[in-house]
Amino acid sequence: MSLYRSSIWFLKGLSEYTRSSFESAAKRFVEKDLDVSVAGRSFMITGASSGIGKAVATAIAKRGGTIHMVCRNKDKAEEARAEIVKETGNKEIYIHILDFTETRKVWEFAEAFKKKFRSLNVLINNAGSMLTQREVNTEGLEKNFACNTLAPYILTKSLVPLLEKSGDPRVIMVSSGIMLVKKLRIGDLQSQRGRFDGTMVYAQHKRQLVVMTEQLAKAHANIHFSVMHPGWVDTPAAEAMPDFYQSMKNKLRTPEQGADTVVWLAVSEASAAKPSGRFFQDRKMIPTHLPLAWTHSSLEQKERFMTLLEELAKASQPH
Ligand SMILES: NC(=O)c1ccc[n+]([C@@H]2O[C@H](COP(=O)([O-])OP(=O)(O)OC[C@H]3O[C@@H](n4cnc5c(N)ncnc54)[C@H](O)[C@@H]3O)[C@@H](O)[C@H]2O)c1
Repeated sequence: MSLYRSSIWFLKGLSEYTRSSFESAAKRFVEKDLDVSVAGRSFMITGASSGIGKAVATAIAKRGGTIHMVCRNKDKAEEARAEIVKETGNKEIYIHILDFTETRKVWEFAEAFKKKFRSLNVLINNAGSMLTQREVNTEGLEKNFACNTLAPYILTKSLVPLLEKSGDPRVIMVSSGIMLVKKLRIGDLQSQRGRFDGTMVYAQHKRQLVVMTEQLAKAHANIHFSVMHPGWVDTPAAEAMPDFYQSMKNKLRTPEQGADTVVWLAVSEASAAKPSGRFFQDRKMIPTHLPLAWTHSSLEQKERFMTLLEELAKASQPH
């Protein structure tokens, strides 16, 4: 079954995730959707110093938004900020330094942010990690899980009250099409069993983001949630997979093309009119399962997953 899923998924990727597929999808985009000013609105973007996150920050800064870049590396963040300011002329760009594998610090950051800033209109959980060796953090959590799944959960849950009191609040999760090869698996959230395969662990986390988004949308009806796949994009994350990068590098999307649907979800009126909790690719809602792939989970499993996340989040919450 997993060979079937992987083969179908790769063929799907060749026809839907490349630069040429973006260019053909873009023919149906409504240009004026992004012809908006977001002056006065604030956007938190994680992993904003490179790749898709930086392209998102630039596109939103161009439209006048206040940007909170949440980044791990101070030097890279400052360099990226300077480039964004130079390109857009927007100086309302703030840097926050945070490593998402440090679970307790994610709480501390979010709680401090809530006290300092009076509003946050849009949260974009973009940062993602694919460590190829299993490592654990001080809470005993596998580090990819801490960064890819638990950090977006904690950040979102902690910032819900701030989002709810801000106008037209939205949360966007950057997942990946590779999640289509995985069924939600809740019995081994820390990837302790069997051989550790970083790519498949990452794919599982991206599935978890899709389920989390769907469930958070139900729990918080005042906030508009979306989750998306950016396509195959030429970024440091893609370069970190040398075989994939070598064979695909001429077909990859630019970071701006990868960022397009995130920006559309973050700023357009058209996206806010779509139902909350859905999965998007190239500005379109798409199914979260491959045909005949047996990746569906029961509602009970999904709710159990959310309970487990809540327990893990609580266990690392500072008192
Ligand atoms: N590039 C692709 O083809 C592709 C495809 C599907 C999904 N994605 C997703 O897009 C998102 C952005 O990735 P990208 O392709 O722009 O690559 P990237 O490497 O440029 O961006 C990833 C960002 O996450 C940050 N990050 C990673 N670990 C972190 C940690 N522990 N703490 C804080 N920040 C951390 C990095 O510093 C970086 O800024 C990721 O979630 C990735 O999974 C990318």
